[in-house]
Amino acid sequence: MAIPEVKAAPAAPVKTQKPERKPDPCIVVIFGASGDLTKRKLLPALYHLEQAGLLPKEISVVGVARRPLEATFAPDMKEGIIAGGGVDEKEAALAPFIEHVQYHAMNFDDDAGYAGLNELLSSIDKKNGTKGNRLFYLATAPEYFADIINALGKHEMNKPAKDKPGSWVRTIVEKPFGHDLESARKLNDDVNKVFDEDQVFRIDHYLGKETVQNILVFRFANGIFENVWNRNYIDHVEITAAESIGIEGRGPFYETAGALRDVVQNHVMELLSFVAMEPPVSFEASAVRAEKVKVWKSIQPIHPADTVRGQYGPSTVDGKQVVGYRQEDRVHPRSQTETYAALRLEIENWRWAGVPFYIRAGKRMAKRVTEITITFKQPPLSIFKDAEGKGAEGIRSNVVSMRIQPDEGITLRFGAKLPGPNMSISPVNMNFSYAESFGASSANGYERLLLDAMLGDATLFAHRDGVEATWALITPILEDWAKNPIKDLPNYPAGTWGPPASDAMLKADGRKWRKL
Ligand SMILES: NC(=O)C1=CN([C@@H]2O[C@H](COP(=O)(O)OP(=O)(O)OC[C@H]3O[C@@H](n4cnc5c(N)ncnc54)[C@H](OP(=O)(O)O)[C@@H]3O)[C@@H](O)[C@H]2O)C=CC1
Ligand SMILES: O=C1O[C@H](COP(=O)(O)O)[C@@H](O)[C@H](O)[C@H]1O
Repeated sequence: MAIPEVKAAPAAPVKTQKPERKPDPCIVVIFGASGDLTKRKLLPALYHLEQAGLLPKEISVVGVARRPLEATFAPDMKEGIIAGGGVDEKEAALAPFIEHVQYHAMNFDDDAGYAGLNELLSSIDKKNGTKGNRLFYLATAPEYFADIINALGKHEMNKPAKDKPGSWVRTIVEKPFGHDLESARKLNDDVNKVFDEDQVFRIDHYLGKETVQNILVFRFANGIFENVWNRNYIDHVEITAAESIGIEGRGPFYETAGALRDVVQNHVMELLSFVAMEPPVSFEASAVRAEKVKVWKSIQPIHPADTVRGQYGPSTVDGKQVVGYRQEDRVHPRSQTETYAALRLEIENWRWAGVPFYIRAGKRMAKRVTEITITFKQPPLSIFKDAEGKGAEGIRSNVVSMRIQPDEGITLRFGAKLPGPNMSISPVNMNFSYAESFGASSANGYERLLLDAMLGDATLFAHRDGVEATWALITPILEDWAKNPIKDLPNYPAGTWGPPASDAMLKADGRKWRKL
């Protein structure tokens, strides 16, 4: 039986927001400009920002990559914006944005290439009035991060030019930031030898998603939820980051990553910190980051028995044959890389002691859904024992589910009296839908974060302490898994909810994953 639903609607007319200030004139330099991320996410994001009137008139984008492209890589970019931005080709009025974009072909290890890039940037400053402000975006494979940073330092592109007082230089570094704790520390050291910490913006695009930021608004801008947001009222928390897609041709990358490195160490840990953190003293970068780090440092070392890994095998999904992970392009036929990871963890602080957090992330799962579920404790005593309808599973537990994507929104489930002469109870949902309340949004997370970086606001970016704290949690699991290969891979068919061991982990605690 479908659960009846009550809708939440905006209590006041919704006004379109404009940020309080526009970024300074600047040049955005994207290393890795011919890559997948630039095409599908970064250029569409910049295009949308310009369309929304959020960029300064004097903006330039310089794409840097190895392959020779036309001086203006317009066709590629147009295709990317249309595919990634969901715009109709006819409507895609790419001018004037496209005129702001140039391409500089070079190899990342080519010293002369950086000298040429520096000259190009100076000439753009003169022509376009970009005033020496630079945002370097490292959208390349992580093995190049340190080399590019060092080269920028060597060519003195890491600091504002002396003849441009008041100008700024910043760098955005893509994920994965390191491969384990040791490499993350080394990369942090390398980056901080060249750039001061306040110039560094370590990006996690989940923090740019409206629904992720809304977790903090839900908790800290409302008076009623925070009072029950603790061990006295909450039974357990689930975080699911399920993708229906596979590895999308990224075999060489994914073979060195796996689900734990690819999404758990970063996206899922960020979600967890927003759900669990104490109220920061303000919404300023240092205050928010400090509270996040406290959460990660309070997590007890995760025991191998509280971890599950999986790998998808071939299957038929929606009538289509889907290959298993080991049959994907450039994947080892006996690969041990996990495409699914589930963990059970506890946060040992006064708020959360004794509350289990169950997290799972995977590729080729039954559907694409990222959701946080807070299940509250049942009332200590039920005076309506005979009235709870049969099959109304979990009716006595209130549940708050935060849908990060898709169908973004928040649902509160509670029990209501069924109309009629008997005292019968049924679960109902009170639902807030972003799209219904505020209309569709084209934002993919990158828009907000690119804008923030141009504005110099680091609140939604990771700090070196945070990156190291999450790697400190994940690295022992990776080491344990590397030492103990498993024999029964693949252990879940594509298009399902992961390996049976994941259900068993919750069953051992008398719980089950919420049906999504
Ligand atoms: N793709 C995605 O959805 C996401 C990606 N990321 C991260 O973004 C980063 C980039 O990923 P993605 O775009 O997928 O990677 P791609 O492999 O698609 O792109 C890599 C880019 O780097 C360039 N490049 C590689 N080697 C050199 C070199 N020696 N000299 C100059 N240019 C070089 C390539 O240029 P050329 O081809 O011309 O050689 C290409 O432009 C990674 O860190 C990834 O983890 C993060 C989140 C999502
Ligand atoms: O960083 C990554 O994230 C994507 C998932 O991002 P989403 O915004 O589509 O949820 C994931 O597919 C990719 O493997 C990973 O590198």
